[in-house]
Amino acid sequence: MTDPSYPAPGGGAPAQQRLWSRFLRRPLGVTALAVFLLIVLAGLFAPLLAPYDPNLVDFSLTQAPPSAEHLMGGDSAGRDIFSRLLYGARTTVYGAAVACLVGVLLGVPAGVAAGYFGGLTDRICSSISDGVQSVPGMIVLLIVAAGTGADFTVLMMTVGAFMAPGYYRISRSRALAVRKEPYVDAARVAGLTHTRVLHAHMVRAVQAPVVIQSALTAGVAMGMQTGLQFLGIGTASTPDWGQMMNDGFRTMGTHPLILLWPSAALGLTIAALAFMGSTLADLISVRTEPVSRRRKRAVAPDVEVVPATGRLEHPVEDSALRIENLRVTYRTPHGDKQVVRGVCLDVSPGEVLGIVGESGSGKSQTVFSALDLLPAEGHTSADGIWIGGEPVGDLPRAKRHALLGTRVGYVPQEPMSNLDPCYTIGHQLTEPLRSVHRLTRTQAGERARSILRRVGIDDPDRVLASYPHQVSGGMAQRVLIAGAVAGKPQLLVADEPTTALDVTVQAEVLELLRELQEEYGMALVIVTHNFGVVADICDRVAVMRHGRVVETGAVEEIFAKPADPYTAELIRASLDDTESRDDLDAAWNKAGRTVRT
Ligand SMILES: Nc1ncnc2c1ncn2[C@@H]1O[C@H](COP(=O)(O)OP(=O)(O)OP(=O)(O)O)[C@@H](O)[C@H]1O
Repeated sequence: MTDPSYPAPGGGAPAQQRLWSRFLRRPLGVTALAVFLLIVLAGLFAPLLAPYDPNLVDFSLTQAPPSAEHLMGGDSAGRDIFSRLLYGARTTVYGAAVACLVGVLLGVPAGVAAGYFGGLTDRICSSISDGVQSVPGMIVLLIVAAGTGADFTVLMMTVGAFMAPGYYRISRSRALAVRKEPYVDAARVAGLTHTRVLHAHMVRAVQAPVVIQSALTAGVAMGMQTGLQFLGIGTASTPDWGQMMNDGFRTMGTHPLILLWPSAALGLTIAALAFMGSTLADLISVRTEPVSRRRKRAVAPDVEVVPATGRLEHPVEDSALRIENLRVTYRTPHGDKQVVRGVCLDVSPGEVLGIVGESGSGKSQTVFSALDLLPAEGHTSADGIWIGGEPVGDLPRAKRHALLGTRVGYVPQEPMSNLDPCYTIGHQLTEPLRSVHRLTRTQAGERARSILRRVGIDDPDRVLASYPHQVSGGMAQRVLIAGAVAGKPQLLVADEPTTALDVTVQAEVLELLRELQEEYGMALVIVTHNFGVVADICDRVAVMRHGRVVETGAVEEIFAKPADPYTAELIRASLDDTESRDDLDAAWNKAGRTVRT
């Protein structure tokens, strides 16, 4: 599910436009933005705007009050304060920009990698980030100043390095949230490499939080650089607000205006940045997750050995998918929980296998294991998993994903959350065709158009140019089916493909899946809780409950003579559309089993 506090990760073009127009309706945000832009422009155009050379000394101007010629008067050395203030804005904005840039370059890639890959990467990056935070920044800055002859750019780069943990935390938190989005899983099943997924989904997701963080970081960096300049660390020939404040501080008893001007300029700039940042944060409600200082190492749970259940019908070499004695275990606060308990099943090319069972029976966990989509806390073990006759269980991840991308298509349960709101449907359909199947842009566009027509979309160009929110749920599911079969996979896995759809659309989608399966000669595995769906399109069925296969067989045989009372009850409940748990439990117990909860 998308983080409810953060509607569209990163925002697509329309989301960004909406955000921009909402920002423009916030008077405080608009005023802050206008003030900040004025200060930036004043700094940029200081050579044009400043009436005097900022370093020109005119002794008659020493500590002079404001006048028509010298709007803010003169400082203790007889220089024009207004001109120095304009040049000082330049230095301040430049320094803040350097610090933000370094912070972004160090913090964002590390945060995104830590959130996306997790595990060791996360532990290493988080330890470095924690380490940087514990270093006393001011002492390091003084050492750097002494070592570099107070080089301003190097000093601001050092400030940026100390700001990097802020960027790290926020990027990691967004990447963690987006990593759980179904469309990221879908992209991985489509065979996109980590680099592509990171580029396509993660970078966009962190854009808005990074902008907000930059507004806040720039303010802090300005405060730090002014502090350094106030202490006399910096270049005397370049006017800056810190030097000006130092000058004013020494004479504030007699000439308070000399201190007031640079202090007001700094205060105004930092306030403008803070209000801009808080208005943006308000609009998109960014919340960061604290990075735990001591993350617990994920320990693989003990896998309980259970007898295998289910029946294998085909030799390995004739199967499109074969799963032998699969166990999936989660480590929970209440102990290890085995949610798939020794499942065996297979499907051959051209065959449709239904995996049916009530909610929580382990159907999705079974197919997720085959697709390598289990969350990090899920631990899989099996005697073997084969795709197209090739063992995949022990393959390195990259190879396994490459295989999945070319041989397997996946149709998920929730069409809308499996499409990235940031990109047009055209982009999402053509991206795997180009990067995995090596089609050119034109070929990928042509293929996307023809496959959309094939799945019953009459105006493919309009749909290709649309964002997910601009199409209906049924249309989105057709798009996902099109994407899943566009690469002509040998195996199509559909996880409750009709559950989220209107009843009128459900039959059409099932019909479409059956047609495509026959046309391409694919094996189809369809996960469902509904025996009606099984009756409609499956050849064979595996009935599951409590993580085990209760019964496997040809659909007609199971409908005609279910061997297990639980199957009989599930068929009755499904076809009557009344899934009563009591009846199902009674049927389960009748077979001499105990009810597991
Ligand atoms: N991350 C997790 N941590 C612990 N248990 C989990 C996790 N994900 C799933 N489970 C448990 O695994 C069991 C099987 O879930 P699964 O999603 O496979 O069910 P399902 O048969 O597909 O049903 P549904 O159609 O409701 O998804 C459930 O009891 C579920 O609570």
